[in-house]
Amino acid sequence: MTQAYFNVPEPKNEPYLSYAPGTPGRSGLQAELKRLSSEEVEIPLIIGGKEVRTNSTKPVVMPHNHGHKLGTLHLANNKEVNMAIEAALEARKEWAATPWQDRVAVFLKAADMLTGNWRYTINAATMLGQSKTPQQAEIEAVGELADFLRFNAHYLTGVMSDQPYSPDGMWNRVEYRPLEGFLFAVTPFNFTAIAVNLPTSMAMCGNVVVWKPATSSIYSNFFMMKLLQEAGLPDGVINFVPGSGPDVGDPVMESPQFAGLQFTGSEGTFNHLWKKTAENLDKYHSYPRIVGETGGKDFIFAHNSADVKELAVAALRGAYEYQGQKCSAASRMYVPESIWPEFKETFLAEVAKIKTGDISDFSTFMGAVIDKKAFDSITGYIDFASEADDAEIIAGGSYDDSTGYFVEPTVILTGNPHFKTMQEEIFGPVLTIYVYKDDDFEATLDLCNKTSPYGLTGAIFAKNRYVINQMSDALQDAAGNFYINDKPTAAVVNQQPFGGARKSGTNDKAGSKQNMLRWLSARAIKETHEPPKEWEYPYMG
Ligand SMILES: NC(=O)c1ccc[n+]([C@@H]2O[C@H](COP(=O)([O-])OP(=O)(O)OC[C@H]3O[C@@H](n4cnc5c(N)ncnc54)[C@H](O)[C@@H]3O)[C@@H](O)[C@H]2O)c1
Ligand SMILES: N[C@@H](CCC=O)C(=O)O
Repeated sequence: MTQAYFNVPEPKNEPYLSYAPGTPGRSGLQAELKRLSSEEVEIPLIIGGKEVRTNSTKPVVMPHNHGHKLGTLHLANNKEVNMAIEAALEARKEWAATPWQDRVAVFLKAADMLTGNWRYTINAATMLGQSKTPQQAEIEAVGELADFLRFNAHYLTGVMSDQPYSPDGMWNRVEYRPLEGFLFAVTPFNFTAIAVNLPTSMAMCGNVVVWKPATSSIYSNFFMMKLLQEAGLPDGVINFVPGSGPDVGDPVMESPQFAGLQFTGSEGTFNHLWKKTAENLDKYHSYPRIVGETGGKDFIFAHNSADVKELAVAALRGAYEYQGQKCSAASRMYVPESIWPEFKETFLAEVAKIKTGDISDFSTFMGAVIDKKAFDSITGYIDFASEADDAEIIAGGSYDDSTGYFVEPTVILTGNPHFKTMQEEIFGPVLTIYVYKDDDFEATLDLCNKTSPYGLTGAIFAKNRYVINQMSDALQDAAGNFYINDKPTAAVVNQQPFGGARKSGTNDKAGSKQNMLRWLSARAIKETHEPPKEWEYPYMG
């Protein structure tokens, strides 16, 4: 029983380790990479705190060396999904009644374990299983994830203390209850931080969760599930249920106790899950809350007052970090004719220096793309561009999946602003550039706004303040995360809350107070101190 109002420690963004030569961080991470690479793990489901094995398994491999097996994954089917729902509902009896400070304590401890003894393990697992460089793993699997855990605890404090006005004679209160039933977290492969944030943010609010991680990021996600258990997460609060999408999704969404979905992934999957919810609506005890963050066709738009060197660096990092597999990655670019020759020369010279390969070599800038399906899809776009009359590949364009799923950083130049690769999400290291006439600046802004169905991230580059305002206004609805003279990636928790509208999702901003509110159901309580003893109005006397 909590007998005081506890303050949650004031959070700060986790500083990143540089992994520079000669630092303890570098040798620690290298040793962990070696240790993990030399053994295979068995990855069971974790239901009600217990490991569950099934007859259906799948090898877990390194994307940059697909002959190297990291482990074996057990996959869920109908029976295990129903076990997970039952375990969650059983756990709800105690978890929902646990004081919120005690719930938060588990996740604050998890954040400290992650940035402490588990740091190299989670980073190394993200590098090996998702083919991230040390830098890309550190900023998200440790930095962003620790920030999510600590700042969500802080946001929850803010929610709980948000209380209504009480006039004389009464005490008004609002209680923030978890949702009735269980919640479903469906997570993408590309960010360990996102995969873990979705189930933990909901659990922190007192909810119980069935978590379906992506099988292609299972290696790091499994280690994080073990960390949460070691941090004291009670059995059944989060149930780890990997499997194929429909095998897990269908039975979950048929349960009358399904009370909400937090999804991050592609637009197609989210549309499917939303429609499933609508189909099953009559079965549910309540209206499920639906939050989904989906794809992007993120842009960089340059004005002729832009600094060319800054623009080239932003384009390179924005398009090619983590092989372009960020929902925020720059994948279409608008450059004015007057600066194009200088930009082209500067940019292509830098792109030519990018080293692609095994991420355990710390001089590598890009690893492999996640799997064969992604490789085939990305290279399909490259082949399409190389055969098209209205586009040409001006850098990269090669690919090779003999050892790992490697795709060179590729630049497509097109004279057609509606060329396929200017419009569709590719989710790989491919940037398409459209060069516009300086006099067509306003019309091209309009084109940028209307070219894609998404509205996730976008960046503008200009020095002229009036022009910056003009661009910001013209592109107001084109991005939920908008950058001025910076790349369109790498949002930081509590600094740039992340999410987009249009077909990019419900824009509930992961890692924010508004997101936490989606997983709580308010009960307003009015306590009257001297209830009336007569029923007539005064004027009736
Ligand atoms: N907006 C954001 O914040 C954000 C962040 C990261 C990734 N993304 C988007 O995610 C996509 C890439 O991730 P992905 O390839 O893992 O996406 P995906 O849609 O293929 O998969 C996402 C998750 O959905 C699951 N799934 C698929 N079908 C399902 C079904 N029928 N029922 C239940 N679950 C099902 C997958 O197994 C996976 O766990 C890109 O479109 C990217 O833009 C968006
Ligand atoms: N929050 C990340 C994007 C996550 C999507 O994949 C960024 O801002 O780059």
